[in-house]
Amino acid sequence: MSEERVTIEDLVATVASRRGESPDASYTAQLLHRGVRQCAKKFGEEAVELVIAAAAEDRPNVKAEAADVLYHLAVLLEAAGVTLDDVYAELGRRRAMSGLAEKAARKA
Ligand SMILES: N=c1c2ncn([C@@H]3O[C@H](COP(=O)(O)OP(=O)(O)OP(=O)(O)O)[C@@H](O)[C@H]3O)c2ncn1[C@@H]1O[C@H](COP(=O)(O)O)[C@@H](O)[C@H]1O
Repeated sequence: MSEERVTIEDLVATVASRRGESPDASYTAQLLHRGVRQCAKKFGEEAVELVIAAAAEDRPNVKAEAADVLYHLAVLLEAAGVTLDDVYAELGRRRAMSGLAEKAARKA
């Protein structure tokens, strides 16, 4: 059986659909119920696990941990009230500048 390809857009839509559901029925609803600080903590833990896998050059685990990071990023954005469009607009703004100009603008 071939598995479905899931994108960050799919994850964001699934996470949004879990808002308001019972924490007993959904892990995502449980995370959202815990609030933005706990979602941020969870994202940080998953990011550290990805860093450890990458530093160990453990490619299978880099894939698995990167998937966890994308899922927990989708949860964190939902908890923080930030949309993917907000993030894409920010990336678009940066594309208009060189990398160094963007870095200087962020420090100013
Ligand atoms: N992509 C994911 C996904 N990636 C990672 N995880 C969960 O994230 C958790 C991270 O692992 P940990 O061992 O650190 O977590 P844990 O100790 O079990 O949990 P905590 O108590 O620490 O929060 C695991 O429980 C994973 O199952 C995910 N859970 C859900 N999804 C997607 O979200 C959809 C909706 O899920 P539900 O909300 O549960 O219906 C699913 O169909 C999937 O597509």
